[in-house]
Amino acid sequence: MSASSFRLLVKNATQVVLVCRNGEKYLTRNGMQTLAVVENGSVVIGHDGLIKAVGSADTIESQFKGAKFDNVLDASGMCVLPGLVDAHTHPVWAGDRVHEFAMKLAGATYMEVHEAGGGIHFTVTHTRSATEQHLLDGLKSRLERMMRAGTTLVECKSGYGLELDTELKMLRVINSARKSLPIGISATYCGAHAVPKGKTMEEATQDIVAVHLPKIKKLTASGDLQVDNIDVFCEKGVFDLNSTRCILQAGKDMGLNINFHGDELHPMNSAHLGAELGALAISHLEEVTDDGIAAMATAKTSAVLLPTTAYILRLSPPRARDMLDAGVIVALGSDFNPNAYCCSMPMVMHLACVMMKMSMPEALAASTINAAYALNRSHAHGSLEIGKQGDLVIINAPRWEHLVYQFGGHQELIRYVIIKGEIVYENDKVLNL
Ligand SMILES: N=CN[C@@H](CCC(=O)O)C(=O)O
Ligand SMILES: [Zn+2]
Repeated sequence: MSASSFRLLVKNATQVVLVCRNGEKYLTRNGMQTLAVVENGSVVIGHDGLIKAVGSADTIESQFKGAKFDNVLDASGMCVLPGLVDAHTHPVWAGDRVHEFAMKLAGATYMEVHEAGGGIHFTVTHTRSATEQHLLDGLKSRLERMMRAGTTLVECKSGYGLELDTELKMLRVINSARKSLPIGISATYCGAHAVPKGKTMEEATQDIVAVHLPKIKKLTASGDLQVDNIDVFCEKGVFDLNSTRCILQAGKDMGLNINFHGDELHPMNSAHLGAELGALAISHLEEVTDDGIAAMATAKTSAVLLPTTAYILRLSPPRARDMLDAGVIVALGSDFNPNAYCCSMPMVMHLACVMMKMSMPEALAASTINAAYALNRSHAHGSLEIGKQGDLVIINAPRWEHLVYQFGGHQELIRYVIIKGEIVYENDKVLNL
């Protein structure tokens, strides 16, 4: 080792949370209850940004004696966790919807706001008229905010255009952010987020399948765009099961991962459909049936649960415990969007524990390895194992659970966020407990 040099050594952390240690692509049931943790540990990240060693501080010290490191962080008294993965966000938009929060507090439901021309339609109007630069500036500041809250890989949807030009504008903006920010991005085409005004659901479906998707296929083949997933809002009054099937199948046929909104406000049989189509993920699932849960467990279709939605809309939260007990791969996402303005996965984990009765290890597994699985990235993200990307969150606390426990407190707790072994956020304002 003596001749070698490395990008980063993080040493002597009170705890290093690996999450898992045997190359698992996801965790379920008991596997989520006891996470792999090294007490008094260190991590080494190479110049390629990948983890070269992780384990006991003593072993790493002797193994790397004489090695050179560009950077050494002494994490005594601190905990190291994998970078958090946010499996569901809508971060590209213009227009302010703070007034709708007041309407909802006064009793309006999500669909009442939507049908009155607010909600997604309001954001569509503003996003269509916004410049690409304005959208990019907004996206970058939101992603930076997520990064400061510990997120190192995030799913980003289009879906506030609903017509080709604006959907492509949003996807280009996501692509630019991917090139200019260190945070990892999984891009989702969500042109079926609502039925655009002036079109029927059938016409919108036809437009997506015959016009949008072929254009996206062409732009991805030429390297002008990178799109990873396809999404549809499968909901009463939005896209029904048949239209959803038609759009998702067309996306799958061009190589996109299926990752869609289902069974949120009404039971739609979305879970069955997702299982049948081999979907990687279905989000929301507040209204999923027992059969739907069983179908998802068998198909290894992950459930991306979004506690912020139930919280802000005062819905019954998704039945996380039933899904976990049935062996569903449960992941978490912030659902950041103008309805649920939350950039913080630590807050999401806290809500998941209190509102959905998840344990803290379950919430962390759901925000790391399982969220990475939902994005088809768990080979490279979601745990601290040799060969995976060196993405870390270092908190100023002697036990990792403080990241979940101190709700609304991540600003004072997170000391460093590291992506590919580079410090992307450093906070010297952390407080002692
Ligand atoms: N449910 C559909 N889409 C978003 C909300 C989007 C919006 O209201 O702008 C969600 O996941 O919560
Ligand atoms: Zn959503």
